[in-house]
Amino acid sequence: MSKPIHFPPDFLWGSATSAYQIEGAPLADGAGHSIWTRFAATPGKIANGDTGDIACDHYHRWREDVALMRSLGLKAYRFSVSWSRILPQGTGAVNEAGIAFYEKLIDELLANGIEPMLTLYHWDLPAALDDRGGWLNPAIADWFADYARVLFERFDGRVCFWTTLNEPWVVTDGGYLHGPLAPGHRNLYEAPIASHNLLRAHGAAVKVYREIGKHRIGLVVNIEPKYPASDEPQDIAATRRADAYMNRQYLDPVFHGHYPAELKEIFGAAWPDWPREDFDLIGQKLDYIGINYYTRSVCRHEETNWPLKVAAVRQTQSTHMETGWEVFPQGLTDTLVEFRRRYGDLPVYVMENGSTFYDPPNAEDGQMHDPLRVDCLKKNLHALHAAIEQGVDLRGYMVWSLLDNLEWSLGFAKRFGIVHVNFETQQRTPKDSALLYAQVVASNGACL
Ligand SMILES: OC[C@@H]1[C@@H](O)[C@H](O)[C@@H](O)c2[nH]c(CCc3ccccc3)c[n+]21
Repeated sequence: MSKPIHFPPDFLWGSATSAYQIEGAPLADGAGHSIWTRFAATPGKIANGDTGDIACDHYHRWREDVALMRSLGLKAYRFSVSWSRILPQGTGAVNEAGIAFYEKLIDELLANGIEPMLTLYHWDLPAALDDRGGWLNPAIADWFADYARVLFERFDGRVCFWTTLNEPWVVTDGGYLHGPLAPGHRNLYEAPIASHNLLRAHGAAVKVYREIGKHRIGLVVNIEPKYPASDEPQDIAATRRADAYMNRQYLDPVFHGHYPAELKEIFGAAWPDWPREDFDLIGQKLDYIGINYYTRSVCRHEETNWPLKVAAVRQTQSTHMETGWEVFPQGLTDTLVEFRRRYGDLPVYVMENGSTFYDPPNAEDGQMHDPLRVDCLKKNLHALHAAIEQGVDLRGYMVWSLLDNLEWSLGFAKRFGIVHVNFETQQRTPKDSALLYAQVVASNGACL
């Protein structure tokens, strides 16, 4: 019998979502278009022609969804604000109806004893700013800081946990280098510029927060630890390139004031000489780091793969993600321990962790059984605890996701929710994984 595990007494157990994936009604009440309302309206961009026009109808069901979180005993809820609900043109006049929606949500969360954790940007750039170059226009650092200031002024104090960006790597790799995500560019020269401007915008928003904010602000990055497929020098070098490109491209400039050297090797002539003062802006001190962990990658050299010259070696036990994300809980422990070794003892929150498996239809007993997700969740939570035992200052965990939702270009078919959503009726049904998670929260992990 393994000894019961305990998490720190005030460990923050919660769940995470994002605006475009759950809200629906993206253009309601004066909201402007985003790059995702445009992408979804472009044939072939999202599987099955799915869109965020309705999604989980959270824009109208937010009170019911907060009650659902309360029923699960959640201590926190990580959500994102749609920039174009607040500033329909991305800059300029504030849309008070947009403010009102998030104000109702925040107040309802607080009334139910749930900590609101607000992400300023989770991929849904206002279309009006994309028309002005979007993340390719250096002015976006000011546009983003001005947007952030509006929300800081309205909500700081009720919101005590702020995140500037969700996953700058995905925004860049998906939206500007390989193109499966909005705005769908595929350009070696644009990707470094977009990525750098994301980090500049992050720094500009943190700088504003230091002027007027009184609580905590951080950045959320996706980390996918890289392991060499062999001890061949070519595979070792490929693994270093992959780690530099996906993981250190964001953490090194924020915490060490420079990019990893491998990026110049990867991008060559497409890698600019960055102005030194940009790193003073990017390197604003943070109160915490948010890490999203799903899987690892086993890397080998592959000359033909553009532009990294790396291939991932497919592993055995995988989730049902389209590229078969391996279930590898040890990678979560390794990621957290390695962050502390490389960047120091900053408080850490796991801001996303979850899995998608085909959920069998409702069993005769009316319960939604998801044994694979239950198994995955248990293993990841044990891995989380192992990191705490190795000295990581881990403060909280947000399971991805509260609800089945729009998995971006993969549509609704990839279900990550611990709560099932019937997208015809909008009925929410907690899965076995939600019942397990409720027990974990109630026992602070002792039930594991
Ligand atoms: O794919 C599941 C979730 C998304 O639904 C979230 O919006 C997003 O924050 C998120 N990030 C990751 C890991 C990073 C990643 C995303 C897409 C493709 C490859 C890696 C997984 N997820």
